[in-house]
Amino acid sequence: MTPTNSAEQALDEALALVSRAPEGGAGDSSGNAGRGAGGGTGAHRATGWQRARDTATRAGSGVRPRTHRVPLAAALGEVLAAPLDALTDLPSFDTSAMDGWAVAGPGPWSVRAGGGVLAGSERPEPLTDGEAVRIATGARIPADATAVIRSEHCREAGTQLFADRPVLTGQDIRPRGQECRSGDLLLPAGSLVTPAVLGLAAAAGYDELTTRPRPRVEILVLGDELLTGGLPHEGLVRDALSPMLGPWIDRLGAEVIGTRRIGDDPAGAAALLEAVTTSTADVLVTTGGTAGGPVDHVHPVLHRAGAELLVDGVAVRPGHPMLLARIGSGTPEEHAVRHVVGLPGNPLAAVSGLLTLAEPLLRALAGRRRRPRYTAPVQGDVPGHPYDTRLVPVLLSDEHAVPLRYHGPAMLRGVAAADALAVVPPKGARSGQELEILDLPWASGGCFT
Ligand SMILES: Nc1nc2c(c(=O)[nH]1)N[C@H]1C(S)=C(S)[C@@H](COP(=O)(O)OP(=O)(O)OC[C@H]3O[C@@H](n4cnc5c(N)ncnc54)[C@H](O)[C@@H]3O)O[C@H]1N2
Ligand code: MOO
Repeated sequence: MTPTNSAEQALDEALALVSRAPEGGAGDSSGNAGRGAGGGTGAHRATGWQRARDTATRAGSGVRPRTHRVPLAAALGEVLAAPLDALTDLPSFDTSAMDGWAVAGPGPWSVRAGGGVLAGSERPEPLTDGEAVRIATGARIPADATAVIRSEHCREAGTQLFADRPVLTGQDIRPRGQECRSGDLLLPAGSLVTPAVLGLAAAAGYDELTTRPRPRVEILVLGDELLTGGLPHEGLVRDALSPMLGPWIDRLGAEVIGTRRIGDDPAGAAALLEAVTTSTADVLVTTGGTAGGPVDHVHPVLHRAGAELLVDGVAVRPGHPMLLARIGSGTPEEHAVRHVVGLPGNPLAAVSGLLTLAEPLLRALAGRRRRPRYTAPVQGDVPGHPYDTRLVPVLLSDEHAVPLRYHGPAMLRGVAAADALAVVPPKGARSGQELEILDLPWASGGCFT
């Protein structure tokens, strides 16, 4: 089979998984698309793709935020839980903006004997009218100085200093408090701690910041057929999700506290039940076992755990059996509220679940704002699913989103080469049509983790 044929076959596989029109008619990418998830039984309706994302955001926003106080470096990528108020004036003293001379009054000036004023050196003696002292960028301005003259704009002759051009009062002096006064609001609570924020916080006198901790995530990889090393053989396949999900979820701004493998046997189901009921994580991400197969025990375990299914199947390809559940109410009598994101086992379907449910949930739990949506025109016609949204790996050029081959649900070859996934509405897109783009966290920048 040629590569093109095999890629097309994968598309057919994804599109053929719809057996009939959804109850209540065709859906769209922004709303109520519906079909039976979990094998097309029609037992319940899938949530529209955009609605599923909104539900995940609301689920995260509804959890009472925790806060902690951490050293600056540990705050990177977290969100400020308190406003960043200046602890000092900035600059905290009148500062020379240039290497040159601090002068008092009109020139020429008599040069002060001895060394100049350096950054960090002791408070300099006040200048008397007509006096000049050599000064470095960042050094304290002597009292009664009226200007700083850059070294390239003046010349020394004996003990006298002459300016080459007119000198304006206050030139090249950064006055104390120019950037902020002590107590000024520098950034509001809710701001993302970026490298620039760390720099500003340090300049403003902070050693620690009060932030919202990263949501804690435990990953549970289900499946007896998974190998941790070597070549696939005898019906066994390499576990592609354990190596991928930890670093990916890390890039989404969460703290991954562990990745565990869980078998398909009753002991595995018991281990899964124990994890969803007792884990210290804020979010459990499971992989596999979401569909209706004989050993797919995610649904039964969630039922046993008394979980509330917030999303149970999404009108998206690949990945439609994905789910989101909540355990616990977060009331003081109950244990803390915990969410479960059930990702389908097919690897690209798991990616789809990450972007559809895990990303908005973790973003909201971390208190991070959603990035503004953006679109790009797609290169070439893109086939659509009749009722469901499709997520298609794309490369971004200056002009276009270019769809990649090898985007079948079981394939990672396309997404591994991609910059982003394009959101293709039901029935497809024409060449040049603007499609929403979901950046992959490493391609977009902006992720300080
Ligand atoms: N009768 C139906 N069967 C299936 C339907 C359906 O609608 N009716 N949906 C299909 C879709 S779509 C998906 S996606 C999968 C979801 O299945 P599960 O979430 O239950 O996952 P598994 O059955 O455990 O595995 C599916 C597939 O993925 C491979 N897999 C699982 N984990 C990994 C891993 N860590 N690394 C690599 N590959 C993995 C697994 O071997 C299977 O090939 O259900 C369809 N079935
Ligand atoms: O085919 Mo399934 O859509 O989720 O991978």
